[in-house]
Amino acid sequence: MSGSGELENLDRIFDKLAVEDQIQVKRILYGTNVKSLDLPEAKDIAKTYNIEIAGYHFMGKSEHLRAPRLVRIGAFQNKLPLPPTTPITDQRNALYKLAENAISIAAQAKVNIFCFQEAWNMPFAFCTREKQPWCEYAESAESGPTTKFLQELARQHNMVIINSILERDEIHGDVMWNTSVVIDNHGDVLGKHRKNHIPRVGDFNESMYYMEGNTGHPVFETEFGKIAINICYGRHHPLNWLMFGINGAEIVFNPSATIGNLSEPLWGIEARNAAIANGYFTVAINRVGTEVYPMEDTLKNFGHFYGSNYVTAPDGSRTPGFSRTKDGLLVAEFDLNTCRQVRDHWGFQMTQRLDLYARSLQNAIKPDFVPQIIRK
Ligand SMILES: NC(=O)NCCC(=O)O
Repeated sequence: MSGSGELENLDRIFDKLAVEDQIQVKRILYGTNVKSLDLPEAKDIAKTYNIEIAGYHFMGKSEHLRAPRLVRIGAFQNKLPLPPTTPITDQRNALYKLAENAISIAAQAKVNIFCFQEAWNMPFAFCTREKQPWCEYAESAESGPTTKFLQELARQHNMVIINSILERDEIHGDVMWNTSVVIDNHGDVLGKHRKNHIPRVGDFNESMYYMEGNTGHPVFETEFGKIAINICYGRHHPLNWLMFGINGAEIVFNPSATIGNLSEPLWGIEARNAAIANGYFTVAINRVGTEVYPMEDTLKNFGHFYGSNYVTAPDGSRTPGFSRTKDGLLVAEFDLNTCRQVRDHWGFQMTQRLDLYARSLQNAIKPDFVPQIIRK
């Protein structure tokens, strides 16, 4: 347990087992081709910044005709450094300092693609359903302060950075979106994706802050591989994952903000299943900590954001989950050639019958649709 009374790490419970049991349990749960990756220099810096770090390597198979396409990703999870009600400029500056530290650790770890959690540059205040001051955090995806700040770091470290923010489109009526901006390793904005599915569950009723995304399922071709972003609640929608795969994604990031009482039993399943079903790598990233908001003369605690970042390969093997309570950078290295190798092995894409489902779905959306139930 941590000082907050929260379990520090779910997967480390297995370390309490006898060694021979641990080996069996980890083989069954994680698969056999994930090894830890030594990151000595990055570990030293991480320690000075009080940020946890863990590294993993997915072992790939060599091919006759294609050279390996190794890539290293960094998945950063963090708490708010200051209470949610801190004036915006101070909160943002503290978050920028934390981000700068995390990215410098990632650079030491030779990370090529770095991804933050959802709405990383602000308190997760959507659950308050108050507009002020939270909407003031919204900013332009292309030219807002957070994108500008990260463009410089991306250039400096030759790193692709995925920047998930509350976007304000000032040109089109100040409309807000929940957006991931992809900044390439030269510091240019390659594009953006707007969250497709808005949660309407419990306190996560975010529909009054931003609109359903209108960017489809873009895949961004970077120098380090073809990537896509499925933002938080979109992970509950298998067709959302499917479309990123159809558009050619090799890695799909899932920047999230979700709490234990709501979703923790689902967490280890959805991104993992998506990797298996769609033949790509998935990277699940979640916020950390407990954010307490003053509301109507009381304090509202929305629950514990449980971190637990993890990475899954197309064959279903995965890293252990990261800390439930601490700021941390999960680094994973893998060969993108694995995607095709697993597709060839299992044939899920070859057998998926998109034509059949396209016809069935065309019928299912008709107002006079009758479910295909055979009765006696
Ligand atoms: N931010 C967000 O979409 N949260 C919804 C909760 C969940 O999907 O677990």
